[in-house]
Amino acid sequence: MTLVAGVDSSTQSCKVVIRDAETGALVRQGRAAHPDGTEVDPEAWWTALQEAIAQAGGLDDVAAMSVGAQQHGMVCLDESGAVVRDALLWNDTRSAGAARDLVDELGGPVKWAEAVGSVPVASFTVTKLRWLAEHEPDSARRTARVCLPHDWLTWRLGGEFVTDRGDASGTGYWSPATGAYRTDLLQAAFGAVPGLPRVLGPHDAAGELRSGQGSVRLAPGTGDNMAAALGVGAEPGDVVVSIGTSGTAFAVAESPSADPSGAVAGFADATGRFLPLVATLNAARVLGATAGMLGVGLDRFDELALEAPAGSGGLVYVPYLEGERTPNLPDATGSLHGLTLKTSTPAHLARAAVEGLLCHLADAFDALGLDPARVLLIGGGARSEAVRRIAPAVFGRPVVVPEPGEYVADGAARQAAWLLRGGDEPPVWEAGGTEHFEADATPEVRSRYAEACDSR
Ligand SMILES: Nc1ncnc2c1ncn2[C@@H]1O[C@H](COP(=O)(O)OP(=O)(O)O)[C@@H](O)[C@H]1O
Ligand SMILES: O=C(CO)[C@@H](O)[C@H](O)COP(=O)(O)O
Repeated sequence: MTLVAGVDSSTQSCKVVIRDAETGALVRQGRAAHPDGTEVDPEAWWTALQEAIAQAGGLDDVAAMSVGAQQHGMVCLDESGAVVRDALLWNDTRSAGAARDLVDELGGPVKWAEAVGSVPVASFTVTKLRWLAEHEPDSARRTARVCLPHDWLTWRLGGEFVTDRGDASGTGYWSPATGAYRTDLLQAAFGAVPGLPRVLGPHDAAGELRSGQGSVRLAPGTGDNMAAALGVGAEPGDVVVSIGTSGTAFAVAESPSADPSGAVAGFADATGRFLPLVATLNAARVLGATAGMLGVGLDRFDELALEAPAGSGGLVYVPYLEGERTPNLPDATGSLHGLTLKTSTPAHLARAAVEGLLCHLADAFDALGLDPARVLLIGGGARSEAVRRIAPAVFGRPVVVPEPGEYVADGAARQAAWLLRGGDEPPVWEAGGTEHFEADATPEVRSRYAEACDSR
């Protein structure tokens, strides 16, 4: 049996899956936690990766490997390849002012959407580089190369400084439409053009693992959402809603997009196509935070949420606990509306948190402007029974929940299998089971949520 390894180095943890390259069957897996915070020493990703690989039984019998990772994070390297400062992650909002300045300087959001398919907000790497140039000029001067989390891990593993279309499309200085870097935008934002990773095609080789762990070929890797699309087998006509640390709603598209409103990021995918995507800063952690407030575990939280009536008796929870990216409100905070004696119960609060999160994600879904054949719900938050059962009511349409799994790591593994097999399309792996959820639509929940957002 030929084995492939897929990695998901995401915000909160690192996961590794080892799969049969031919059938996709799961052979073994491992995981390790990442430190908290929105700036992280990349060495922590490396340590967690080694731990997750060891837990997955090592790579001695693995033929190829690929790294999927959180998008956008700014990793600056000096001339010797040492990290200049902690990486600023996608959910670090300190560069919100820099984003506004960059949009103005280029002549407005339309210009950015035309140039790189997206209007930069604080998540995008280009805004973090502007922040660095303005606030830490010494670090900026020492920056000889810049890359993203998956690029850095691939480089540490194999020594080649490379990236892929998917992750490059989240920098703000690479155009999915032309497939080329816009170094003019980088120069204007940062005042210099550091070395950038070479952009590989979807199944190009990215070298070989250089440690003494056998001969393992490296695939290009990609951003976590692009890997999830590959892992879950998303096709044109599907919308995937992922409830991880971030919330995302995305679709596979045949042509590039350019939304001047900034809601939809016009990313590239990991197959040579495109991945219009709406991202939120607040997602699964809203559930964990609310369970924490209530002093209960996630299972009890689900039970509580399902005890309260649809609409939570009028209690509305706006879940901007970490500021927000879509809508672009980096300094926003969460809020509760409609609190009465009757709604002051743990069950009402739990349900309001689930409904608030789902309304927020339904807004993201709507922004894509699609009427998909299937809505697939994935990510850690989709393991919540309350989320699965309430989602079709809030979305006003059935949802499909693939069996719980590590779809980002799976997508990376599939890319590694593609590298081995070659060809124009990724290998076909048998899809796992799915559960279908339906419920009566609750449009009044959406409208009360919209009113609460407007009155903030
Ligand atoms: N049963 C559950 N109910 C609610 N949230 C859950 C459940 N299981 C996992 N989570 C949450 O999902 C998140 C992790 O999801 P994941 O998709 O792995 O995120 P990421 O890839 O960003 O690390 C964590 O915040 C975790 O608390
Ligand atoms: O910024 C985005 C997408 O544009 C996020 O989706 C990050 O890629 C982080 O992903 P998770 O850790 O939530 O999976």
